[in-house]
Amino acid sequence: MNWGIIGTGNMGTVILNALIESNAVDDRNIYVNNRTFLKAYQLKEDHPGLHVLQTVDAMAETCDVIFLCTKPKEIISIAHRLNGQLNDKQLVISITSSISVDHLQQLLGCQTARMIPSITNRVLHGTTLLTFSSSITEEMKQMLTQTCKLFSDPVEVDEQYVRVSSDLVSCGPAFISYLLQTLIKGAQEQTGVDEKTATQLVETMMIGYGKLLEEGIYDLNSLKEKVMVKGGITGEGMKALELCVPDGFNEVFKKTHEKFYNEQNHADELVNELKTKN
Ligand SMILES: NC(=O)c1ccc[n+]([C@@H]2O[C@H](COP(=O)([O-])OP(=O)(O)OC[C@H]3O[C@@H](n4cnc5c(N)ncnc54)[C@H](OP(=O)(O)O)[C@@H]3O)[C@@H](O)[C@H]2O)c1
Repeated sequence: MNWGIIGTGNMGTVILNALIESNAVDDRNIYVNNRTFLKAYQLKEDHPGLHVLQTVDAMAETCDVIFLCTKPKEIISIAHRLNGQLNDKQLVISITSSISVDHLQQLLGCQTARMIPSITNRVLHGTTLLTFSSSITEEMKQMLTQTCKLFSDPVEVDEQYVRVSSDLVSCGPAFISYLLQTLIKGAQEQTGVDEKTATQLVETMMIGYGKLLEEGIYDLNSLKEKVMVKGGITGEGMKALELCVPDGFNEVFKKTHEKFYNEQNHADELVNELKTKN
């Protein structure tokens, strides 16, 4: 089976590395295409067996499964370009929340799915969020799910909860990084501790924190309770956090959903425009 990745930016490269490093796919069975050809070609330094194709048309001719790893607007124009070149044995996968399987289905005559990755898949951990269209065969669905299992924890997600799930799985690492950087900045401002030391302490704490969860020694709540001994110092810090963090996160989900609905409307308009042109 030949696997294709169109768009070798952040996420295209994460998926490429996840497929190869989990031994899900041999690099000789992977074909990549990118707007800036050289960027795709440079991936051969790490994966010499990889094939780089010049056009998306060549990708359609060669690949059984194609991940569309560009920004939403380009996903639609590429899907439109691929229309008519794919058959019902091939699978095209969108990796972005605002391009639904329904959008792809309206543009393409092949099987379609959505797989939202997370940067954590780079180390063969974290979740992938899956949604399948009615056009996908049971065999293809199983094949994609089993492949995702080799580098992540695949979860099938309802359309209704796609955005919030992406916020947690895909945006989550960025949100956590911001919170930790704010923790470091607060420590610096209040005590004068130097940034390098504080960063090192926080990063090491996070690695241990992940392991505690991974090994099932604590869950989020029991871990918090264990550290926050009654009448202790952590509890005092927690009172300050409780004053500002909950409102902040309510605002986060309002903002991500606002942007999501705008992008979805824009995708609807683009798809309808392309359909009426045909
Ligand atoms: N970042 C995340 O953590 C994350 C998580 C889940 C999902 N996503 C989704 O993943 C998608 C990609 O995000 P990203 O962060 O990987 O973006 P990115 O780093 O900007 O990568 C996009 C890539 O697509 C290429 N491209 C653009 N138009 C193309 C075309 N017509 N044909 C071939 N290649 C083309 C770009 O080529 P150039 O080299 O010429 O710019 C670039 O390498 C987005 O839709 C995003 O919503 C992102």
